[in-house]
Amino acid sequence: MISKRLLHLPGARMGASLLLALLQTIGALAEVLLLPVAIAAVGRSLGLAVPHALAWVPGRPGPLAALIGGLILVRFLTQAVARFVSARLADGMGKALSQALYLSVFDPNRQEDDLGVPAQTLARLSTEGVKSVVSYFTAYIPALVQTALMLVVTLAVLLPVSPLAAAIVVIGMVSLPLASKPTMGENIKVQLGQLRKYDKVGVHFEHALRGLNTLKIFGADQRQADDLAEESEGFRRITMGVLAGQLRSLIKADVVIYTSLILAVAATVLIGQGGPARVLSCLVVALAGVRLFAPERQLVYMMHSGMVAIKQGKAIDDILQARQGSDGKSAAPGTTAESRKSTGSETAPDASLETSEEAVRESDSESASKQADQADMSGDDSLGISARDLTYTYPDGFQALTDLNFNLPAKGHVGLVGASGSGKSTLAGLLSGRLQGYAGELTIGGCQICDLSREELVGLQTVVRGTDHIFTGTIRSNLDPAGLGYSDWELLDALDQVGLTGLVQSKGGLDAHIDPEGGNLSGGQRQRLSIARGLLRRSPVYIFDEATSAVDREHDATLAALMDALGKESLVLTITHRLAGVRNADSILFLQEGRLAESGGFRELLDAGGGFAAQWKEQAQYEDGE
Ligand SMILES: Nc1ncnc2c1ncn2[C@@H]1O[C@H](COP(=O)(O)OP(=O)(O)OP(=O)(O)O)[C@@H](O)[C@H]1O
Repeated sequence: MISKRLLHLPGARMGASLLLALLQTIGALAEVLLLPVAIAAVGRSLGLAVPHALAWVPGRPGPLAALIGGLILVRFLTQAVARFVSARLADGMGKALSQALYLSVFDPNRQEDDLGVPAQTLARLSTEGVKSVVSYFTAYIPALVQTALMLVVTLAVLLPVSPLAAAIVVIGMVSLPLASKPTMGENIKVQLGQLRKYDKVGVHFEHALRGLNTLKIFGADQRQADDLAEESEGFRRITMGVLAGQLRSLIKADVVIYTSLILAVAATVLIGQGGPARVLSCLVVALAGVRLFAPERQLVYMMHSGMVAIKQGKAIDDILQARQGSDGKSAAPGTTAESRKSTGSETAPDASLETSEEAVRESDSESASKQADQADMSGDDSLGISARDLTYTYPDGFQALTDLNFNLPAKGHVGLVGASGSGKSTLAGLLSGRLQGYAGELTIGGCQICDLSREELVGLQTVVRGTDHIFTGTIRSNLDPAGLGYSDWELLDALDQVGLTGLVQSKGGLDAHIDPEGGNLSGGQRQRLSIARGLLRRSPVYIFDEATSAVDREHDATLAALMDALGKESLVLTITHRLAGVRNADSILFLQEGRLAESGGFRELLDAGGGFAAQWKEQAQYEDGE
């Protein structure tokens, strides 16, 4: 009935809910008292004998008017204050919950790209879910508490009129939840099933829409439409089931309410005072009884939505808890150049590093073709990225990286290559913090990556992936999504570096419109825009993960040269299938089945005649000059 977990949600105010219940109860009491007052007044005006229990109602017009006015005023005031409290609570809680949910998604400390729940579910929770939880506090809990308080009100109002009637009404109130209990579980199950179906249809619809082109090409769109129509029909049916369940509960409640009232009136007729006074007593019992049952009837109606609110609230809490779990990283090193430098001086090369340096020094064309278990490309004392026995296993048990050892310098252009599935993106995912839970060591600036918060990693690195999102808006808003206010000169310079000057001119400037998903750009232009966006950040480390996969040959050469130049200021890690893109890189890591198979300069690896050379040979026929 009352979930402890929901009480801890952002913006939840149990005190305000209880205040609402109290105000509503006082208002209901005033409203109920108006009935005997009006009945006594009308009875007297008709010359009827008023029951003893209503003797307290003043007979003189002045005090009677004051009493009626006072009760109306109390009713009006409690209603007004309750509305104000409810609006404040709803507003504050709605904002706090939505904000917490959105923060949990866009939180810079979040380590995973994966939201953990489908986007559709998140959208539902942040809209209807929040509304439902808010009404749990503004309507459900107050109605629940008021229902309990109404037992006291019932006794206060009916006991003087007819103790037996009061007892019957109280028994009716207590037994009302029992009457709807047998079907309540089933109703709640149906309502939760409806929520699940709602999500399922939403997710299916979204996926079908995204894949519409493919579906059309393969002539599968009609089948999808039929499937969706069937699912929607299932959703409609279950929604009708929910409504039918609510109706059934209300009917059961009404049976209990009206049976109780009939019995209470009958008891008043049989046991109460005789004569016209008995008629007036019955009127009080019947009319007041209906009003006394009203909050509980309302509660029965809200019972299902209350249970759904609890479910939604727990789902929201799960998301928020997951976010808290990703917070609280240990204090990480500063991301400034100074702090990185000082960290570097503290980390003296250890035995394995020396071994790796030796291995590289001794590497000749033959050794490079052998398993390159360790690679040191740092070249100087300043530290870039290092891996020691780095192993990564995906949650499904697949070991994607095995015992990687390498040292990369603080500056330079490093190519990360290898066949499809060799582990390149997995390594990039570990470096960016997107993937967690590696074994061994993976350090940046001498600090374990797993000890750095997402915010710190974001401060150190710029990751550009070929599949990066292009926002609906303008060229400017895509280059500066955070609204940092780069000058036109800076934006144009970044665009020039990726060869997009012509595009900007032809579109009409930096404020030219960009369609959803970059629909009015070519695939290569979208990728070059993403790279320009990355260049503007000027971070110490850049990871380009297949960032130029859709770029044409002419621009590919320009971008390869750009990466080389960028390597003079930062550590640039280029992950690519196309080996020509790292032809001039300072060094190359060649992965094979999750292991570092070879490492060294481009020419060195070619001369070694190993896996890298074989892959190059395969690709060379498509590349100029080879
Ligand atoms: N989420 C995952 N769960 C389990 N295995 C995964 C997961 N993601 C990738 N893998 C597996 O890990 C291995 C390495 O994948 P990864 O994406 O790192 O390769 P890659 O070298 O980047 O490939 P490509 O060049 O095709 O992008 C592959 O065998 C892949 O099937």
